[in-house]
Amino acid sequence: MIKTISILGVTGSIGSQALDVIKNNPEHFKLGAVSAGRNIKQLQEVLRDFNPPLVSVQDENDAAALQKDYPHIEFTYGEQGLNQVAVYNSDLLLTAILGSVGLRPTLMAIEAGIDIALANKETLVAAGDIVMNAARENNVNIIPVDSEHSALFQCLKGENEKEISQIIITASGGSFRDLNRTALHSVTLKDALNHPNWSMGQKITIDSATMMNKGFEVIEAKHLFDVEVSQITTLLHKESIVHSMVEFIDNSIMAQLGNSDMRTAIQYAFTHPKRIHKNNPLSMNELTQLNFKPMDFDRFKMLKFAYDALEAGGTLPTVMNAANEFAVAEFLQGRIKFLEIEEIVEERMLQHNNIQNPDLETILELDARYKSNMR
Ligand SMILES: NC(=O)C1=CN([C@@H]2O[C@H](COP(=O)(O)OP(=O)(O)OC[C@H]3O[C@@H](n4cnc5c(N)ncnc54)[C@H](OP(=O)(O)O)[C@@H]3O)[C@@H](O)[C@H]2O)C=CC1
Ligand SMILES: CC(=O)[C@@H](O)[C@H](O)COP(=O)(O)O
Ligand SMILES: [Mn+2]
Repeated sequence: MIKTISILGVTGSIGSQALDVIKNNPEHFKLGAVSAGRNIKQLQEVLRDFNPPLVSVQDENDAAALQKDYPHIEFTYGEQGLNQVAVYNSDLLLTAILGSVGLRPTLMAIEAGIDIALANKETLVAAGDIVMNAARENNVNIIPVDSEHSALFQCLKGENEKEISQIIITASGGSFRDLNRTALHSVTLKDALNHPNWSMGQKITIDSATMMNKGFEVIEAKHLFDVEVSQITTLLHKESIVHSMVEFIDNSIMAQLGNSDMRTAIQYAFTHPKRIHKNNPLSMNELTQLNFKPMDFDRFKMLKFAYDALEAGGTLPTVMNAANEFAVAEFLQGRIKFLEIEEIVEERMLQHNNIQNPDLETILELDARYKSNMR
C-alpha cells in the first residue's frame, strides 16, 4: 500500500529531507498536502516536482499569486491553512514546522485520527500532556522523528516499558562544546550556526549550542516514553553516532547507531513498524573511536532549566519554550548576545507563576505572551 504523507514545514531542513525519502521510494510513499512559511522560491520547486493537491503558505498575497501560476493546486494561508493541511486525508502527517505554531494543527490532525511523525518538538514541550492525552483518546500513533527519540523508540520496540532502568540521551555538545563559559561572552552568530555534526535549521542549531535542544529532548522523552524524570539521563557524545540508548533492569544496554543523517529517522517514522532499504550505511570499519563524557550542568545551564521545568510541570515548560523562541529569534536577528538567550529564558521562567493542569487556551495565551517582547 502506498502511504500518503502530508508535511507541515515542507521547505525546512526536515521537510526537504522528507521529500528526498518520498522521492527515493515512490513505490511506498506519495506526497499529500504541504505547508510552507515564506520561502516561496523553494516551495515552487516542490510544486513542480511533486504537484501536491493542497498547499498552505504564511502570507495571503503569496497564496493568491501562487494560485494564478498553479490553477490546478488548491492554495490556502495562515493558521487556518496549517489546520487544513493537518486534517487533509492522509495516512501520516509529518510535523516539520518550527516552533509552537505547530501545536494547534498537530492537535487537529490527532482529533481527525491521523497518525503523526513528530519532528516539531516544541509542540510536546509546550503542551505534552494535552497532545499525548489527545493521541490516546483518538487512538493515534505519535512516531518520533527526532534522532534520539527515534533511536529510543527503536531500542524499545517489543520491550516492556516497566523493565527500563534508564533512558540515556546523547548530546553532541553543540557548536561551543570546547569553550568554557567565559569564552561564551564573545562568540558570534556565525560560529553558533556551525554545528559540529548535523546540518539543520538555524533555530535548532542555536538550541543545540545552548543545550536547550537537549532539555527539550528530555521533556519530549518524558512524554513519549512512560518513564520517571529521574530515569532520563543525558550524556555527552561528540561523534553523534550513538543516537541514544536504553538501559534495562537486567543491566543490558541497547543502542541505535547511524550516520548523522535525519533521513534514516524520517524514513523509519514513515515505514514503522516495517523497514525498507536505504543507501547511506555507517561504515563500522572507519569508526576509530566513540567518546562519552558526563554532562556538565554548570556549563550547560539551559539543560538544568529544562529539568527544573519538567519537575515543576504545569505551564513552566510552555513558558520556557516561548521565552526561548523569543530569545533565539532575537539572537538570530543580531539584537542580543549568545549568553543573553539563557538570561532571558531564566528571567521569564522566574517571573512566571506556574499554573498546574492548564487547558489549551491557557497554554496558547501564555505562549503568545512569553514569545513577545516583554523587555
Ligand atoms: N533539522 C533537524 O535535523 C531536526 C529538526 N527537528 C525539529 O524539527 C522542526 C523543524 O526543524 P528544521 O527543519 O530544522 O527547521 P527549519 O527552520 O529548517 O524549517 C522550518 C519550517 O517551518 C516553516 N515555518 C516556520 N515558521 C512558520 C510559521 N510561522 N508558519 C508557517 N510555517 C512556518 C518554514 O517555512 P519557510 O522556510 O518557508 O519560511 C520551514 O518550512 C523543529 O521543531 C526542530 O526542533 C528535530 C530533530 C532534527
Ligand atoms: C538531529 C537531531 O536530532 C538534533 O536534535 C540533534 O540532536 C542535535 O544535536 P545535539 O543537540 O546533540 O547537538
Ligand atoms: Mn535531536
